[in-house]
Amino acid sequence: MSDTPLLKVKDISKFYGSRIGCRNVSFDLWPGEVLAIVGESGSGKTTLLNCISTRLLPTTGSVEYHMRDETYRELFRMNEAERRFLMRTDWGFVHQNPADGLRMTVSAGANVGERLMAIGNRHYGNIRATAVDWLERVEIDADRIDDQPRAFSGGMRQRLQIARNLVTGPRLVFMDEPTGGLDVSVQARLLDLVRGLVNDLGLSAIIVTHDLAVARLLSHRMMVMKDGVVIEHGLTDRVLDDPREPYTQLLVSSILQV
Ligand SMILES: Nc1ncnc2c1ncn2[C@@H]1O[C@H](COP(=O)(O)OP(=O)(O)OP(=O)(O)O)[C@@H](O)[C@H]1O
Repeated sequence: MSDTPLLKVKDISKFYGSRIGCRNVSFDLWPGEVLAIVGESGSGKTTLLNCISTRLLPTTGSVEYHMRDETYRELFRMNEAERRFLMRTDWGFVHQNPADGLRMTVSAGANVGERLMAIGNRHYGNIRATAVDWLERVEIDADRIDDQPRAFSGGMRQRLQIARNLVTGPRLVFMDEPTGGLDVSVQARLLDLVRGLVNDLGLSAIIVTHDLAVARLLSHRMMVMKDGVVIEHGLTDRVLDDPREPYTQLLVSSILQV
């Protein structure tokens, strides 16, 4: 891993009126690192993810991003066009519900190909060949390329959403409960696939999950949230094998007893 953080998150807070979404969250994310944000429903995971990925404006705090030209930019000081460009070229966002991240009424090939066109690719033959390659990488048969995602199973849709996000070679991917709502066997296959791709591509990722098994399998580091605050933060194996906070101990033991 490099000695320059990809992302420097400082004191992010988000209030919805008087209600706390998340409060005073700070951390660095390193190139090639996968960070899991865990906690029960309502603990502030999605609020934090949406703030960091600039989908939501935090009440206070800053996020600095290490650009490809080696400079740091504060994300909330960028204009809308710059942020959109970053999202298209350097970032991916995998939604829990594939319908939020796909265009359901255009073909699988177009779902992958249009991201390439958005970054300036114009050669139809190359775009189609890259789309076929990516469908195969996410274990979708190439002969489904002209089918629309609404004809796909939940697991296939999620794999297509991942292909659409990764085809442009992002450096950072945000994932919000990427395996939520899928059958256990489908989840296991998807997790294997995500783990392989993240490793192969050397991606950095921030993954929100309420499932500690997902955090264990995918992440190097994890943050445990409760009532909008990060109450424990450390290497994933350390946090899960030797949780320091009583609340984390409770979370871990409740999983073990299942
Ligand atoms: N748009 C909103 N308006 C008002 N309060 C909100 C809004 N979005 C979230 N909240 C509140 O902020 C807190 C954190 O919610 P958030 O959705 O971030 O938690 P979460 O851990 O992602 O939960 P879940 O796993 O259920 O999605 C909760 O108290 C929630 O009610």
